[in-house]
Amino acid sequence: MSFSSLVSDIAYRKDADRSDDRDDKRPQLSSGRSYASTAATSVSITGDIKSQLHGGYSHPLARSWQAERQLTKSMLIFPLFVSDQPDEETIIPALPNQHRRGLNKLVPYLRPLVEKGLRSVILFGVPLAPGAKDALGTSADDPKGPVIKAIRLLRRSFPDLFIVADVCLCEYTSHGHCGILRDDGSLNNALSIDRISDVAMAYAEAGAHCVAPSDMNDGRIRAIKLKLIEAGIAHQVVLMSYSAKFSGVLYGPFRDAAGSCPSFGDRRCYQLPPGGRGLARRAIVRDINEGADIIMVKPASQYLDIISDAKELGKDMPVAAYQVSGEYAMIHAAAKAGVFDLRAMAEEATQGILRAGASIVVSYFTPEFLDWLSEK
Ligand SMILES: NCc1[nH]cc(CCC(=O)O)c1CC(=O)O
Ligand SMILES: [Zn+2]
Ligand SMILES: [Zn+2]
Repeated sequence: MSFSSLVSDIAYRKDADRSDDRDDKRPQLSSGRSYASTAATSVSITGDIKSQLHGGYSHPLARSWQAERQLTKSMLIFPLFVSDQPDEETIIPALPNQHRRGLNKLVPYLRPLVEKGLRSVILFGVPLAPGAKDALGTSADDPKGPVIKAIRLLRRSFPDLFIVADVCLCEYTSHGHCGILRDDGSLNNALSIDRISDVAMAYAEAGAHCVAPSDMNDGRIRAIKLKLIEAGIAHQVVLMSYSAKFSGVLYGPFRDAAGSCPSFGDRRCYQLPPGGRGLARRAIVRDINEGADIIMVKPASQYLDIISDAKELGKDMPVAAYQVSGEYAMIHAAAKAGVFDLRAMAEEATQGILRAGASIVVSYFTPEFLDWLSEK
């Protein structure tokens, strides 16, 4: 490249860069030069056309076109912790801006969010009453328990809100594990899936649009689907499987919020090992074959390859990603420490999750996104 063509090339790029400041105009060409004359006189484009990429994303709208999927309000599912204390409204210290709420606080809190476009929530029950926990997680499907009452209340109060019920026993068992245990402390798979499918049925019959088992017991998707079919409601309930749910340290704030920390041991014998990509693929295929309607990957940002695998293996079904409590808390902590802007990071993380293949995002940032998406 000659010196003069180099200078001209740089001058042209400066012009293009300046267009960043203006949303709706083409690059300013009134400086005495036009693109045509620049190109004709000094920029060699022969054999080099495909190397010119900047033009394709010079405008903010063109930049947005580079993404296969843009976040919309309908992609978001907002997690809610529903306590059995009707008037409770307690901030969860490890989860900035998130509260544990009783039934009486739920509708007033959600009304403005629904007005802003909230489409879906996922419910987690938090039994705090003394004696509410036992070895079988009996209170999980208590008709007077917080989840079943919340499902009925929200269906009545917000007819267009899509209600997902997380299905697990760990919030309700005295030992804090996600199923029924043998004497040696390991999970009894057969008893666990029988119990968990009963709980899923109770939530579905109470009116949940979607049941989402997060326990990771083998065979729970089939067990739930069969009971839904038997009860004649399989055609009106979405079965979302936490198929690829990894063990690790990112659920800590959630366990504080839900009081579901195991009293002994950990969940590594049923949640997936963080390096287990092949195992995750097998779990995804297994759950698709057992009748899952939506595949979920959890956590999200540390497992983008798994989201991409899920989209490939389940290419004809929606893939959900759960940006979990630890991811959310980390973004808040880093923003507070001045590492980055909270909104910018929340948006970048979500773009990564969508780019990997998800079209549904479970996120504690949902209330903020409802505002941010309204501004655009
Ligand atoms: N099985 C319960 C459950 N459902 C969703 C989460 C985690 C959600 C989060 O961290 O935000 C957990 C916690 C766990 O498995 O320990
Ligand atoms: Zn659990
Ligand atoms: Zn174990």
